[in-house]
Amino acid sequence: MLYSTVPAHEKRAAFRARLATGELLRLPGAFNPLSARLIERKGFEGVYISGAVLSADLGLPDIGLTTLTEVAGRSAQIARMTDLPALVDADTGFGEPMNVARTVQTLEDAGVAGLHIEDQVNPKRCGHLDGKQVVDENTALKRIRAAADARRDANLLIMARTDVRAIDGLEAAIDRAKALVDAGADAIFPEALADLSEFEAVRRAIDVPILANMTEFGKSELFTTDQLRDVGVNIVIWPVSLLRLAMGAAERGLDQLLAEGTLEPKLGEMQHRADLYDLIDYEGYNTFDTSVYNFDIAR
Ligand SMILES: C[C@](O)(C(=O)O)[C@H](CC(=O)O)C(=O)O
Ligand SMILES: [Mg+2]
Repeated sequence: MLYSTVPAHEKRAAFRARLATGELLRLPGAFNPLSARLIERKGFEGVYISGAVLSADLGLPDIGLTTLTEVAGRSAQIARMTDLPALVDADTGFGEPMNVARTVQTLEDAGVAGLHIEDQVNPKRCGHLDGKQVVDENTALKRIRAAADARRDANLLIMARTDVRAIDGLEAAIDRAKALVDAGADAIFPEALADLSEFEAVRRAIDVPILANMTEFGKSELFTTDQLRDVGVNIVIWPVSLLRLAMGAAERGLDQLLAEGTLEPKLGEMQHRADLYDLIDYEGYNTFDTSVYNFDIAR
């Protein structure tokens, strides 16, 4: 009940230790704190906190409109609700290198286990859209150096995302990734790779963990976890997937309501009240007050 009792520094150490094994860690995007609990309950290794989801949730496009305060606030809400490590999307770091440093410390205070900073210009866009632009290498490296220097917990994972692949091709992206590692990146997020052979090539070129972004309706094919494991990927995210699923179901539900005036036929698709209460450990609150949970829920 209430919040996770695992301190953030322990989640970070555990995340590092698991990454060091070389296994593939699966991080679905938690679109709210409740979904983070479901991800944990199902047995995934971590949760991802997506910038695209945060902005969409606010009804905004993912073009760098959200502020550090908003991202940190949502990160804290999600991270404290799960024992799992959380990896958060810090977009371009919210400004100049000194802003990046403050971003890192603020997100560290929010309790995340890691964050990624990308090399796009501002205004940024989804990495799977056409027409992206990236900053020059020196600017990208300065962001990562500032990030690595700013953390107070050495286990906070600083991941560098490069969007160069879609602009200058795979070789340029690999060169950028190598330079980002030399600048202090603990892991690399090569955005919008075209196929598995490209993941293999990045894997061969660098020694740090690499992330695969299995976002739907984008530039990458949706590879299975087995395929990604086979080419040596260490972290896979499905950043927006749970939101897409939930919004798809919500839309169909509203259509049903309009058409028939009742949601009765949709009950089987809904999370049951009993399952919701189980997920939030409603009964556990009887520790404080035995009159809190003294009812039965019919299935
Ligand atoms: C991973 C990502 O940065 C995100 O914000 O979740 C997005 C996902 C998306 O828009 O599909 C991305 O740029 O790939
Ligand atoms: Mg993003």
